[in-house]
This record gives sequence, structure tokens and C-alpha cells, in this order.
Amino acid sequence: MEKIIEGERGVEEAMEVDDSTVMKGVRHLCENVGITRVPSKYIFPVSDRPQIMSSAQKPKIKLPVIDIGELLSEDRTRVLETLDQACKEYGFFQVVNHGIDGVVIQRMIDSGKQFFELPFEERSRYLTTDTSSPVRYGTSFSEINDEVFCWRDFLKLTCHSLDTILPLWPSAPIGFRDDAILYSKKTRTLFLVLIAAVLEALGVGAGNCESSMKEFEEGSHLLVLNCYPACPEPELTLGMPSHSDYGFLTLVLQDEVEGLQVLHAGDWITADPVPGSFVVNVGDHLEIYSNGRYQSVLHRVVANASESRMSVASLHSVAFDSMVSPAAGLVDDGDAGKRRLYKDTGFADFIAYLSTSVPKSKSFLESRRLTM
Ligand SMILES: O=C(O)CCC(=O)C(=O)O
Ligand SMILES: [Fe+2]
Repeated sequence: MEKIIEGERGVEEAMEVDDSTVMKGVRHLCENVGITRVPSKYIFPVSDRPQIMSSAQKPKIKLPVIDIGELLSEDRTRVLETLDQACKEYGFFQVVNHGIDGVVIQRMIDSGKQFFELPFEERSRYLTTDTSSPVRYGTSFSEINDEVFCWRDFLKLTCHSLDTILPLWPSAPIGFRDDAILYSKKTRTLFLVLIAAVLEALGVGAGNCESSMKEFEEGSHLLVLNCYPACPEPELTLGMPSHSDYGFLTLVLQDEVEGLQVLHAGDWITADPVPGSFVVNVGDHLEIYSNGRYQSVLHRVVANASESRMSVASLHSVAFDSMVSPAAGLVDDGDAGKRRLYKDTGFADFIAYLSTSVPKSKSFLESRRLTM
């Protein structure tokens, strides 16, 4: 059926697809329905659509780079300063020289791609809208709440604790489970190195640092494999809408196709795919923990006209049943410069909010701010 959409991209014809087809995901749509235009369900309001720019038009700013080799060396002052600045000014940075073998990274990307290439019947064994499911295949950002769907399918794998959860992970394609296990272990270790450095850069003090690190060691870890099929009209939709991540840090592995954009000083900056590197970003929990010194930053993913894109996001935080609060060493109500800015917030409250709303902005975090 054809539908006329007026006043958005002029008067044009957009294809309609029924909701049950949409819920099967974008890959299913591209493979089984066969589309040459973006169906109306995926067309974003004009104000949210990306401006597709040539490389000459794109802002030239690059994300700061953190070299893990420097972090592990004796003279760490400079790299800790760079990290502090990166978290304050961008909320994002690229991580290089991290010691995770290129083979582990490539296998994760290859296995992830092969998972999304499985027949729909195989993938759909994990299809569920139950956000508490430890393994979840799905589409868009939040299928239950999204009015407009985004051009993305995903597989979410809870990683902690691995022993109890592993039997639930997909066993196909061959090698997938082993590749994802190794990748999740390596990214967890890298997260612990990074968050220890972040606590040091924040100056939370040795005692607080030790107790927080214990919480992270037993903390939550979610692996999100994102698949963004090539899109016939990338100017009308988004791979992922503007959002912030909930945790402390997210480690994003991108393949060679660009798409991730970060909002910085009013401009959308493209996070260049640097082979073998990770893009790391500050999440909402770190914003609360740092009492606003570091802020989570809105980011989005632009779809690509000719190539399918894949990314693997590794989201880390404290345990799901924990509270997130400003670090004791960073707040002092007797000191105007260290006034507490956020209420204590249960991780479960974040999850409950995320499953009932469309987090286009940082509205939940705003509601956790203390007013004077
Ligand atoms: O695909 C990407 O590069 C980013 C994905 C992302 O922002 C997320 O999974 O939260
Ligand atoms: Fe994200």
C-alpha cells in the first residue's frame, strides 16, 4: 500500500509495511520484502534527519586519542590529563595500543556479521521484546516505544556472570560463542584498566577508588552487536537516534564503515573508524558518579547508502541491583565547589525508564539532578 506524506519531503510516495514485518527487523525487510525506498515507518521528522555531508563539508575535529601503553607506563601524568580533558570536553575518546589482539577483534566482527547473515528463522529464535531477557535479538532502538523505527537490528548478550549465562548464547554460527566469550573477557579487562584511570583522573581518593573498583569487578556487562544494513535513502532515517548510554563507560568497536557521530559544540562529529581501535564514551552513571564533572554525550548512527555496517558496543557498569551515587570523595556539602548535584539513583530505575520511554535526550538524568 502507498501512503502520501505531506510537508516533510514534499509530497512523495512512501512504502507502507505492516507492523509484524517491521518487528522482524531491517535485514529481514531488505532480504525478504525487497525495498528500493525507505518505508514510512522509518522516516524521521525533518528536524531529526541527518545532513549527509561530503568529506569536505564535515567538521574536521577528531576525537582525542588515549594510548593504553602510556597509561600502563610509569610516567602517566600527561595521559591522565588528556583523559580528564577528553572526558570533560568530549565525553568520547579513541583508545589505541590497548593490547587486545587484532585476531580477537577481527573474529568478533566476522562472527557478528555471520550471525546477522544466518537465515531469519535461526536469528528469530532469540527475537523478543522482553528487555530482561539475557539474550535478545531485536530491531530499532526500543521496539515497544519507538514511533519511528531506526535502521538497525541488534543482538544483546548479557555477559555477567558468564558461567550461568553462556548456555543461553547463540551456538550458531560455528565459532560465534567462543569468539564472543573471548571478546567479552578482553573488553572487560580493558574496561577495568580504563575505569581505574578515570577514577584516578577524577581524584576520588584511594579508599573510594578501591571500593568502587570492587563494584566494577562484579559489575554488569552487556555486549550489543549492531547491524545496520545498507539503506536506500540514508538522508531520511537514522541507524540509531540521538541517545546517551546508561553505564559508566561504553567501548565501541566499529568495522571499517563510518556512521557513529558525536554531538560536540553543536556539531555532529564523525568518529573515524580507526582499524583495531575502540571508541569509548562516558555514560549516564559516570556523570552521576563524577558529580557532573564528566557528562554523558549524545551520539547517533547515520545509515549508509551502499554498505552494511556492524559495530559491537560493550556497556559496563556496577551490578544491576546497585545504587549509583556521586563518589564520596567528590562531594562536600560544606564546600560550594563540591556541592552534590545528583540524587542517588538505582540502576533498576534507569532500566525501568529506558524500557518505557524514548530516550532522545538525557531527560532521565535531568530528572535526577538536585535543584537548589
Ligand atoms: O554503532 C555504533 O557505532 C554506536 C552504537 C551505540 O551507540 C550503542 O550501541 O549504544
Ligand atoms: Fe550508544
